[in-house]
Amino acid sequence: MRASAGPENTGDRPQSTKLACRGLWKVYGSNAARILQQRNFTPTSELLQSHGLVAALRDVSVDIREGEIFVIMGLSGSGKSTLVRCLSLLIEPTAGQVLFENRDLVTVPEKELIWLRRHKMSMVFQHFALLPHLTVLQNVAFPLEIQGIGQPTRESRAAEMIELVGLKGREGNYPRELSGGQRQRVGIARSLTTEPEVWFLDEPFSALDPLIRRELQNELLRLQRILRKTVIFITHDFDEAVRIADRVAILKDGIVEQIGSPEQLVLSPATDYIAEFTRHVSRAKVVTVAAIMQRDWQGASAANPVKSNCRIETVARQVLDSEGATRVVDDAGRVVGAVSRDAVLSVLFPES
Ligand SMILES: Nc1ncnc2c1ncn2[C@@H]1O[C@H](COP(=O)(O)OP(=O)(O)OP(=O)(O)O)[C@@H](O)[C@H]1O
Repeated sequence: MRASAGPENTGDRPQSTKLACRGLWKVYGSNAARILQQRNFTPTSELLQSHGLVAALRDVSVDIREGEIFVIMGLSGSGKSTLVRCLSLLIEPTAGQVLFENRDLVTVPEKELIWLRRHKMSMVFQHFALLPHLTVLQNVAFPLEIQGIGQPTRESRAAEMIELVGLKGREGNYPRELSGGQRQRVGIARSLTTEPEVWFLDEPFSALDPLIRRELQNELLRLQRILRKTVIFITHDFDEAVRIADRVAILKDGIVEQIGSPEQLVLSPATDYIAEFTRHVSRAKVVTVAAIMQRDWQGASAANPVKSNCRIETVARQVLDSEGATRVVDDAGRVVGAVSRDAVLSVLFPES
C-alpha cells in the first residue's frame, strides 16, 4: 500500500479501528495459496499469469475506523468487490488477515463466522436483491426470520426500519409495485433490521437516475448521523465519494494506490494515477476553508466569519463579495485564521 499523503482529516470522528486487513491477497485459480506460499516466489503479474492465476488483491492493508464512511473506488476489475467480499469473509482470502475488532476472521470457526456475519454485518447490493413474492414488511423482516426471531418482534422491528427510511404506508406492497429508489430504500431498511455494526454497500445507487441517487445519498448521510455505523461503500463515481466519504481508498489492479479524505486525494495525489482519477472533480466541492486559510487574521473583517470546515463552494460568494479577507472560525466560534479572495479564486479557477 502506498502511503497516504499528508495528515488525515478525521475531524472529531472516533479513531478506533473496527475492521482491518493486513497483507491481504486474493488470487483466483487452482492451487493459488500453495503457489503463493512457495519459497522465493515473487508474485508478479507475469508469473501469476504463467500459472493460470489472476491476482484480484495484492498485499492490501486497510484500517476502517469505527463510525466512518469508508469508500472504496477504482475502475472496473480493480478489485473493489473482491475486497469487500474478503472483508466480510464471503470469500476466503488467499493470504493475509481480516481483523474485526482485532480478531482475525480467517481463523474464526465457520459457525461463529456465520453468526458474526448475521448479527454484526450487513450488505446492500446494487440490484436490491429483494424477494419478489414477499411484501415490503416481509422482505425487511426476512433477516430476523433467518435469525429465528418470532413474528411479532421481527415485524415490529421491520416496521420501525420502514418508517426510518421514509416508506411508512408501503408495508403491504410487493417490490414490483415500487420505484427503483423505493426498492433500494427497502434494501436499506432490510439491511438495518439486524442492527449491524458494519454496513457494506456495494454500488447501492448506481442503477438509479441522478436525482434519485442524490436523494438516497442524502438519505444515507441522514441515517448515518442517527445510526453511526461503520460503513464500507463501493462506488465508481468520485462525485458520490466526495459527497459521502470520510475517507476514500482508490484501488488499481488490486493495489491500494492511496487512502485519504477526498480533499487529500485532490490536493495531494500520491501518484499520477490518482491525479488523473481526480482531475475532473470540482475543487470547490472538495476543498475546505481550512486548507487555504492563513493563520494570521489581522486586518480581516470581523463581520460574517466563515467556518473552517466549510467547502469553498458554499462560502465563495460571501468571501468574494467582501472588501478584504474574511475571518475563519472553528466549530466553537474561535477565530483560527483568515481566507482571502485570491485564495478562493485559485480554487475556483485552478488553471489561471
Ligand atoms: N471468481 C473469479 N474467478 C476468477 N477471476 C475473478 C473472479 N472474480 C473476480 N475475478 C477477477 O478479479 C479481478 C477483480 O474483480 P472484482 O470483481 O473484484 O473487480 P471490481 O473492481 O469490483 O469490478 P466491477 O467494478 O466491474 O464490479 C478482475 O480481474 C476479475 O476478472
